[in-house]
Amino acid sequence: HSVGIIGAPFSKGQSRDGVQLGPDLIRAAGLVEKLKGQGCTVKDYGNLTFEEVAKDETTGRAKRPRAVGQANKQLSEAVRKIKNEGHACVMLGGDHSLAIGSIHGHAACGTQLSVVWVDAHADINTPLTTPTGNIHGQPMSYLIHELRSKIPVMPNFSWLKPCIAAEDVVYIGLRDVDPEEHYILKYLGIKTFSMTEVDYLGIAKVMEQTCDHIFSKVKKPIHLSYDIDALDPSLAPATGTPVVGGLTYREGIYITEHICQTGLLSAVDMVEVNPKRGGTDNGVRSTVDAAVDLLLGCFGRVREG
Ligand SMILES: CN[C@](CCCC[B-](O)(O)O)(CCN1CCCCC1)C(=O)O
Ligand SMILES: [Mn+2]
Ligand SMILES: [Mn+2]
Ligand SMILES: [Mn+2]
Repeated sequence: HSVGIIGAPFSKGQSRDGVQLGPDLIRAAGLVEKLKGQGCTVKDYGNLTFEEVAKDETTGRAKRPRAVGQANKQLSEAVRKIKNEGHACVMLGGDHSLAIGSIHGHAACGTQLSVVWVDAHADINTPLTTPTGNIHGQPMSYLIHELRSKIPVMPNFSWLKPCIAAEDVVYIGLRDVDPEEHYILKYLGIKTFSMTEVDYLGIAKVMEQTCDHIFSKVKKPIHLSYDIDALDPSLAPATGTPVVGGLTYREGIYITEHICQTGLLSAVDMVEVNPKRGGTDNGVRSTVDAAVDLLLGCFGRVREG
């Protein structure tokens, strides 16, 4: 595996300070060395720097739109460059609004994508349905063709065009979905494996059916967008919106091992690690170590040795 890493120390898609510290915490836990140790070639493209945006008043009900739009434009360009240079792209967040730029930049290199979204949340509110205004709960609404008519004009978002089809999206880990999001998921017929399905089917069947779904037409590169809050808060408490009843460490890792063995993983986001949440140092350590292990699983680490 040839891996390009980009850090996006960004927090304006939500309201809690600390998530911008995620990229350097994950690096400090040895991500680059450990990827190299398992045979990957790694190029670290460093961290993006995001200019402060003055006077960023809410549009519709989306908060801090100018900052979010500008950051994601930068990220899209960076991800596109990393893909054009032939690497699998690892984007370290930062909050989940960054999936806007990451997926847009990944799609810019021409191919259709499959998106596997691992998260307690669907992140598919529109600027008009969002209950909080936080754009980390909205990224998918800007990216999916079928929702284009639901997105108002937003400052610093003119560069963004939807780039994925609803049928090419699979969700795993859902357990805190707003009513408006649920309506959108049903209306678009988007494939979802909530924690109920994870319990009912078991993670192996979930991954089998995930792959059946995304490969049902033509095999496309996979964009894996992994929100650390998909994991159970007992394992990953250092995150902005923890929700009980999440994935075990083993389930979380199984997802990455299975995606890796498809040979089609083309980009992965690892987002929402927030060291200012999670209470104890142990909680932060556990969260960061889980994030690293998930990324190692994406690029060839298997538990059998
Ligand atoms: C479920 N939707 C939320 C959370 C989004 C989490 C973003 B992610 O990137 O971490 O997944 C929360 C909305 N609820 C918060 C509690 C009160 C009811 C609304 C939102 O703000 O849209
Ligand atoms: Mn998310
Ligand atoms: Mn989430
Ligand atoms: Mn979160």
